[in-house]
Amino acid sequence: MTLTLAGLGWSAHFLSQLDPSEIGHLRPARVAAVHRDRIETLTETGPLGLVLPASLSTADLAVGDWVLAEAEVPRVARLLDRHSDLHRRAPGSDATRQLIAANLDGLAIVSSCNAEYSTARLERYLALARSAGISPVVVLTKADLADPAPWLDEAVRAARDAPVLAVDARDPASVARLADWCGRGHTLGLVGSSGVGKSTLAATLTGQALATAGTSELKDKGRHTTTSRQLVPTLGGGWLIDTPGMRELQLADAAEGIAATFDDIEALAADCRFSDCAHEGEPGCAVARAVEDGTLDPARLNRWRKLKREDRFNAMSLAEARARSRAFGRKTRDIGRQKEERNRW
Ligand SMILES: Nc1nc2c(ncn2[C@@H]2O[C@H](COP(=O)(O)OP(=O)(O)OP(=O)(O)O)[C@@H](O)[C@H]2O)c(=O)[nH]1
Ligand SMILES: [Zn+2]
Repeated sequence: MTLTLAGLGWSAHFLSQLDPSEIGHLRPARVAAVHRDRIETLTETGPLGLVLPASLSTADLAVGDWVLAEAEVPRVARLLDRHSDLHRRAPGSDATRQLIAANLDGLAIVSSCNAEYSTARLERYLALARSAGISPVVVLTKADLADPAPWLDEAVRAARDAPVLAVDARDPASVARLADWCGRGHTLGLVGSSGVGKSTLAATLTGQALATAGTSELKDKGRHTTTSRQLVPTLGGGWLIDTPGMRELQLADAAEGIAATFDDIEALAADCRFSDCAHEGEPGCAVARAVEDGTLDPARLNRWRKLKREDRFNAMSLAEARARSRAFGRKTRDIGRQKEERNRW
């Protein structure tokens, strides 16, 4: 495989960050896998393993990132600014954001034409993509198993300006409609619930059976694994990012994306009499009026509220969460003392 910088996803955005003194001396490399103490990259001349300088930790980097590598020693000189970055709420009870992938151009939100489909989940992923500055495309798989029309209707309504495709993920001719999102130099990510067909879609797009690093390590147990590269070339000359954390994501700090995904409700809210209207029965509420006259589906309004609540909750920093729980502890202690005092009488 011959690689070019443009073919790897290099663009003016990255070139403009180079200092003239760095050209010729440092070489651009795209991160294909992040390990505990080193990274694997792809360069114009092929794969290149790099160690990190003391100023960078592997948590600062994600698959898809561009770095400048020193030519002499195989080491990262510096990380280039991203044009998009995908975060998720870290698993567990803390509320920290975790970088999942960098410099994605598109995010395929995968769902299937069956009971798995959920408009609420679709909206959550649309908000996530839009907050990250990544163009979403909705892919409804298993269109060969049922008439996709009802799912298409629902998804098109929720997608706003994002395209919606119904496909048979196993069929290259059907999946070819996704070609624009992973053509030369373009990088696509896949998200969706388990079993919707992400691996199938990835295999059709790349021409190779693809698994997340975790599962490929399991499958390859006993054999010597050479690589766990997560930036995978597509047949169309683009790239697919498939990392373990990528497949199912929780919102974190996605307020902008939620506003873009529910722009109809946001526009209504701007017409409410009170600028801080909570749309909970206040007089002059344009949102309530739209529900009453049938132009706004109350279920959509509820999904918007729920997503905003979830995002607010997830965006709460660990420190804030701790502070709140300390304050809550104080309050319950106070109530306990008051009760004790009352009981003394
Ligand atoms: N008929 C049909 N079957 C499909 C289609 N897409 C996926 N499948 C099947 O659905 C099953 C699940 O597909 P996977 O690709 O493993 O789903 P996944 O999203 O990767 O699931 P996880 O690995 O658990 O995240 C497999 O048996 C696929 O062959 C499709 O478009 N049509
Ligand atoms: Zn209102």
